[in-house]
Amino acid sequence: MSREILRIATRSSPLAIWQAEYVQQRLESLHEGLSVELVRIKTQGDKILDTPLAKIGGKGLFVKELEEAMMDGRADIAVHSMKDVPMELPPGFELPVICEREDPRDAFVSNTYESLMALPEGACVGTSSLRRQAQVKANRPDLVVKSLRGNVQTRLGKLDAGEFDAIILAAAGLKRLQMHDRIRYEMPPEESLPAVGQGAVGIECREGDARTIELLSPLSDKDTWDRVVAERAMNRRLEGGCQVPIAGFALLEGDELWMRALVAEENGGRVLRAEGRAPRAEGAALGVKLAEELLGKGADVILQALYQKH
Ligand SMILES: NCc1[nH]cc(CCC(=O)O)c1CC(=O)O
Repeated sequence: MSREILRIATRSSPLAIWQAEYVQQRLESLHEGLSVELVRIKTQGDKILDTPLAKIGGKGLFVKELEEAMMDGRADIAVHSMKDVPMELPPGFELPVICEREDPRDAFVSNTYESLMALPEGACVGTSSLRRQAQVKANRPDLVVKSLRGNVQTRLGKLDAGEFDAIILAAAGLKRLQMHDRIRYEMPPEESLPAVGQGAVGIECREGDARTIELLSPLSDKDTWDRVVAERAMNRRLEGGCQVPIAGFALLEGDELWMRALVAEENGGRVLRAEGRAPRAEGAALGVKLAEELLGKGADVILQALYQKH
């Protein structure tokens, strides 16, 4: 009997490979006789490292080339960090599964300083994300934020070379790559509200590919799904397509979702916040409601100004 084969399109960064191998191992242990192969793709987003992402087409860059591989049959699924998945998928694709979430928080990493608040006046913090930058500046207007791109190893290398006093990364990436020891502390959501979908891995496939969806379905985590649906509904309503200083973070308390959201000026001058609760089945409506509350507070003006600039 011939073995059934499923191919995973993945970016070639160590974190992307970790995520793809995680899905590969789970699928192979769940389905006897299934062989899962990795198809490594070097995306433009990984190749162009000297330009802020927002300027070269945003995070969609990481996803598009994996979709091309699925469309032309080189691969059957793509494994993504949910944080990098655009709010609208192109026609012909769906994202049926989100796996159990890793730590969603941002991590403060420094070889010298204990915390953001312990940094000396005028210290230099590295981050490529406008969301992190805005919250750093809101907490510490005196700090200098400098752009930092590249995969996790590259970013840590720049910190170690002395280019920054501290950097901020997703805790999930560091934990998955066995680099827990680099984390000085996990930043509480009050200090750095995480990005929509941060720490969660999603699996995309060709729309209506019933056999693939059947194979994937045991990997789905319902709690993570409900949280990320609420967060993404907020982002979609704000049309936070390209890289923008938007944060959205939902927690489950029993069967109730508690979600906090934020839109900020990139210099941290204004930080608009909204929060609310809803039954877990009504996460999408909660996300939209919080987005509209933020728009009512002036988020539309902040986002418009930003889109004109980038
Ligand atoms: N934007 C790149 C990216 N996409 C996902 C992660 C981390 C892992 C995750 O959020 O699941 C990272 C690195 C980072 O933000 O430090």
